[in-house]
Amino acid sequence: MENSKPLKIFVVEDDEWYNNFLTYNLELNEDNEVHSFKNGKDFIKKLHERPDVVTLDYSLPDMDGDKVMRHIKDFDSNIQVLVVSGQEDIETAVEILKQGAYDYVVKNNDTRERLFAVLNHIRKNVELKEEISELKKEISKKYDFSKAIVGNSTAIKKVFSLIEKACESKITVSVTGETGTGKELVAKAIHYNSKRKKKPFVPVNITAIPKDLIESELFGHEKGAFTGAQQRRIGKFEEATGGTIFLDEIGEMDPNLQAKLLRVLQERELTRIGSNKTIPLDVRIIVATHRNLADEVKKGTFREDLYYRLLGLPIHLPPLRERGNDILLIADFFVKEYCKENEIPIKKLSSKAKNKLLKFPFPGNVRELKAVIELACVMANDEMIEESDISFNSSNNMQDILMKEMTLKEYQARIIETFMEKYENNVLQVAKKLDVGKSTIYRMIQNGEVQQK
Ligand SMILES: Nc1ncnc2c1ncn2[C@@H]1O[C@H](COP(=O)(O)OP(=O)(O)OP(=O)(O)O)[C@@H](O)[C@H]1O
Repeated sequence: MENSKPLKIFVVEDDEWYNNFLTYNLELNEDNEVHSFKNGKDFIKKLHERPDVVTLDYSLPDMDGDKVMRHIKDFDSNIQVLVVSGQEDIETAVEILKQGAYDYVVKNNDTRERLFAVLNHIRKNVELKEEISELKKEISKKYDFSKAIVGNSTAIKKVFSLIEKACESKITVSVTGETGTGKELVAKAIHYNSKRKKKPFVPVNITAIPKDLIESELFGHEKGAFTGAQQRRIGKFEEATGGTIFLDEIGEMDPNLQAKLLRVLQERELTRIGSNKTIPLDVRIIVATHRNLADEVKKGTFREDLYYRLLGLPIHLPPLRERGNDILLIADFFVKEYCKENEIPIKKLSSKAKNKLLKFPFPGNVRELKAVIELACVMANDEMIEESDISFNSSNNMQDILMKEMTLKEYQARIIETFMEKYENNVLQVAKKLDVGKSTIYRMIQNGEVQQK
C-alpha cells in the first residue's frame, strides 16, 4: 500500500544530546513527522495530538516511566510505545513489555539501526490497520443499508449519504415521503448501523393506537393509574432505552399528546402515568410522516415548537416514479426474493413487462411494486414474467390517480393511453369514447406524449 500519511513520532527524552540524536535520525526519513519533548508533563499535554509512535525514555526526571506508559495506553491503546533506555537488564525490559510497550531498545552503538528496524515494523502495522479499517468501512457500507434499500438513482444516493450522516450521531431524524416509499426501512437502517444497534428498535404507529390509550402506550403507567390499569406498564419510550424509537405518522398526533411529547423532549425525562418518579430519557428519536409538517404548522394542526424539536436531520424519500430505473432494480430484487422464499427457479421480467412497470406511476410506491411483483410471479406460467402477468389494481382507484399530482396534460395522456390499450389502439373509437378530436390523439402519439402498447 502506498504510504498515505506520515508516521507521527513523539520523542520523549530528557537528555538533550540523546533527544537531538533521536530526532535528527528519525527526521532523516521524510515519512516521519517528529516532535520532541524534554519531559513527561509537556508530552502528556500534547498527547491529544495522537502520535502513532512514542519513543520513551523510561527514566524521566519529572515522571515515572510506568506512569507515562499508563497515560498513553489509557488514552489510546493503539499508540505504539518504543522504550529507549540506558538500562540493559532483562527484568526491566520484560516488565516494560508487559505494560504494553511495542519494543525495548537499549542505548548503545546499535540503537540507530534497531530503532529504524522497529519503526519499519510499526509503520507496516499502522498502514495495515488503516487499510483494514478502510476496508471495514467499505464493507459495512456495502452490506448494510444499501443492501436492504435497493436503488442506484441520484435521488436515492442522496438519501444514502444522509443515512450515513445520521448513523454517526444521535441527532433526531425526520423522514418524509409518500406512503410505501420506505420510511420505516430508512429508520431501521439508521438504527442498525448506529452505535445503538444492540439495543431495541421500537416502532410505534401513532394512527394504529386508540387516542385514549396512546399516552400510556408511549409513556407507560403505574398500576391503578386509571380505570382499567390493572398492572404497571412500561411505555414504548422506556422500552427503547439505549436504542431508537420510531414514531410513524407523527403528523397525526393530537394536540394534547404533542404538548406532552414536547415536555418529555425538552426535559429529557419522562414520568409514567400515575407516578411522580422521573425516568431519564436515553432514546434516539426518528419520526416519519407522509404529510408536509411545515404546512401542518401553518394550518395550526402541528405545534411549531415541537416541529423544530423533531425536525433534526430531515430525510425526504422521493416517490418511486421519480427514481427512474430503480423501479426495475427493485422489481428484480422482489422477483428474486419471492422465488427464493418459495423455492422456485428465479424468474425474469420480459422487456415488455419492464416497460409496463416503468410507465406506471405507483401511487403506493415500493410497497405497491412489491405486491404487483408477487402477483406477477404467481401469474407467470414459466420463467419469464410477461407484460400480461402484471396488473395494477390501484390504477382503478380514482383517488390514487389524483394523488399523483400530474399536470392536466399528463393526466390527459395517461387517460388516452388507458383507453388506447382497452380499445386495442383504435383511435377512432377512443376519440369517440373520450369525446376528443382524433387529430388530438394522433398529435399526442406523434409527439411521444402518448405511448401505444
Ligand atoms: N428501496 C427499497 N428497496 C427494497 N425494498 C424497499 C425499498 N423501499 C421500501 N421497501 C420495502 O417496501 C415496503 C414498504 O416500506 P416501508 O414500510 O418502509 O414504507 P413507509 O414509507 O414506512 O410506508 P408507510 O408510509 O405506509 O408507513 C417494505 O416491505 C420495505 O421493505
